[in-house]
Amino acid sequence: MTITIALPSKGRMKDDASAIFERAGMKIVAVGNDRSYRGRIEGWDDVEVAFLSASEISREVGCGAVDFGVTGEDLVREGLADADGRVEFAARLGFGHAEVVVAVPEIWYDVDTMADLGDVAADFRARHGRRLAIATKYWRLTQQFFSGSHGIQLYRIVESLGATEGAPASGSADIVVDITSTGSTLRANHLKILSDGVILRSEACLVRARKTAHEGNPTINRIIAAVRAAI
Ligand SMILES: Nc1ncnc2c1ncn2[C@@H]1O[C@H](COP(=O)(O)OP(=O)(O)OP(=O)(O)O)[C@@H](O)[C@H]1O
Ligand SMILES: O=P(O)(O)OC[C@H]1O[C@H](OP(=O)(O)OP(=O)(O)O)[C@H](O)[C@@H]1O
Repeated sequence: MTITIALPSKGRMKDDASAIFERAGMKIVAVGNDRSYRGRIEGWDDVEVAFLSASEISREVGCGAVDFGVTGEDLVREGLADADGRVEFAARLGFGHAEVVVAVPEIWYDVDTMADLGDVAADFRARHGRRLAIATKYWRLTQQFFSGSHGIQLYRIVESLGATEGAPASGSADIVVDITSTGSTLRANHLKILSDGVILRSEACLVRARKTAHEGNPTINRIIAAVRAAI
């Protein structure tokens, strides 16, 4: 059985992902020309590499189209309904650290916690004639956190695929749920993170599709052991 590992073809995780495989003794070589989206690993004839974008990787591991992927935990948990049932987080790789957070306008002086935000959401329709609007690309994580963890039901999600932090200023939403690492984009948009508003602490992970065909396959365990030893 050929094992396929999906690695980022672009973006902020690309170089670190390739580097960790090199340190693990798995040197990636492109198949064909430099722009090819296929690779192989020197000395590992039963392994092939597929270069995909970070969000494609979470989807392809989730449906079992590839055996392993390197991508952000946020994208896996957002992209898959039953992430822990579908995939194994085989290693946390120590790069790509970022947090998915709830942030509100700095001038909401009396809103510091999710409980405060729950009060705001409950009053919102009476005060403004509509529900509290949350701009995000993280639908699933937002619903789990607001409804599941904090019992907040009165809100509306406004899908945002870019410049999410600008939504409160432009009036398209009241608050945001977004990924942040340095915090500078939030600050530049006069938003503050709630004190208990960290939904997920994400980093790049080696993720394995849970497949029965993997049982007893020595290459699977060899890959996980090699990557863990390189962290
Ligand atoms: N500001 C940030 N700082 C650090 N990591 C971030 C930041 N924003 C996103 N990330 C992480 O980077 C990963 C996505 O990487 P990147 O944005 O480079 O992907 P991409 O190439 O744009 O892929 P796609 O098009 O599939 O989203 C996510 O898992 C996320 O956690
Ligand atoms: O906390 P910060 O370091 O300011 O990063 C936050 C920004 O990074 C992400 O943007 P995206 O990946 O779309 O683009 P970027 O990395 O070019 O900002 C995210 O959606 C924020 O806009």
